[in-house]
Amino acid sequence: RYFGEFGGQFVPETLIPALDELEEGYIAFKKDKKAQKQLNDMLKTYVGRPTPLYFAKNFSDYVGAKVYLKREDLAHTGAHKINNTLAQGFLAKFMGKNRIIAETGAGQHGVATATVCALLGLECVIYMGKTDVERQSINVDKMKILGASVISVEKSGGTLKSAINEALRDWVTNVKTTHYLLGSVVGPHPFPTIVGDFQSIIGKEAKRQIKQYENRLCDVIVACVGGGSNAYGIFSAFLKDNVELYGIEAGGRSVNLGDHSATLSLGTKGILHGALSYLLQKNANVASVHSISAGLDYPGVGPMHSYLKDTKRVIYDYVFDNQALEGFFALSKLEGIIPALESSHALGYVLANKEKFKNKIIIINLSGRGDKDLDIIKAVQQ
Ligand SMILES: CC/C=C(/N=C/c1c(COP(=O)(O)O)cnc(C)c1O)C(=O)O
Repeated sequence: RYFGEFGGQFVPETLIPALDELEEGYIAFKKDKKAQKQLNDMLKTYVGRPTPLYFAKNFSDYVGAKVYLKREDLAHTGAHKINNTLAQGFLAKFMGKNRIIAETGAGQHGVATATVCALLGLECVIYMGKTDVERQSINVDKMKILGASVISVEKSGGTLKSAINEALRDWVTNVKTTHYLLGSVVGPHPFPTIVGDFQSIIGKEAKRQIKQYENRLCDVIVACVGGGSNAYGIFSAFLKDNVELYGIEAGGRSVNLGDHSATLSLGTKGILHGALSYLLQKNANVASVHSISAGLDYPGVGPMHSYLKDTKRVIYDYVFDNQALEGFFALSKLEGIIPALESSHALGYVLANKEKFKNKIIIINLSGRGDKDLDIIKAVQQ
């Protein structure tokens, strides 16, 4: 329930029974051998796991380090989000829920949720900020093709925070029939624990793979941090090892409040969406934020990351929009892999710190592919 002082359930009383039901359902689901076998079989045959750990030779030569990419971009729907949505889809069915709601920013979580709802025959409603509906339109089209209804949210900035606000509002009203398929390690307990657990498959695979290829662990792991699910997923297998972990947030346009989403580097402790964590706020109001990437454009962060920051187990930093774009184009032109703008923040960080990482063995979590971002790229190229 807590990660040090962080986490908890700071929600209206009416949600507590639903959170208790979810925690009980999750514990039973984890113990159910048949359900776990079905999930593991589908992670293999439907999602395409294990995803490759790819030695990026050209990118490595350019950086001066030995860089492996954990290829979550090759998972079905093109990002790590499917790891969580498939498991939560099975969990929802296990709990007898037949209506799924979700929030989305980059649209990857929305597509991954709609995908699983199509597969499992569940009704699907996705809340998405108006700004994000416009800048990730390819994913809105996909969600509709997959049978989901997409509700555009105009209030309070029209990005991920607004989408989560509306999804939580829906859940309070429809909690009897509806499972809220939360897309990152944020929200009230047990969501961070559940999503973190479902994403931990990334780290388990990466650890086995790096030992297979190098006969040792890597020196460094770098992952981008929006809510923090892909980062926690890969970090989780290495927390007790002598491996440096870097979580990279969105520095946006500048370090001025409102220009970025670097919650862990520049925020303070606060409560958002039911959890105590670091938060970008101004006079106790949630601050507006910015990132070139919709998936990092969020003023909160998962509570376990706040704990990992305060205990100094993970180093959190940020790169600006232009540095993320450098990572985007470097991987595209050197390796023929077009990364998501979110993942590009991790790539940009390594490019911006060549001396720090010289001759190190590094795993970068390539959380998704960049098809969804082509309109944004075209706009910045003009
Ligand atoms: C749950 C809201 C976040 C979304 N995406 C976040 C995202 C992120 C950041 O989310 P986290 O891993 O949870 O920090 C990283 N990489 C890709 C490819 C992403 O799409 C979404 O709506 O698709």
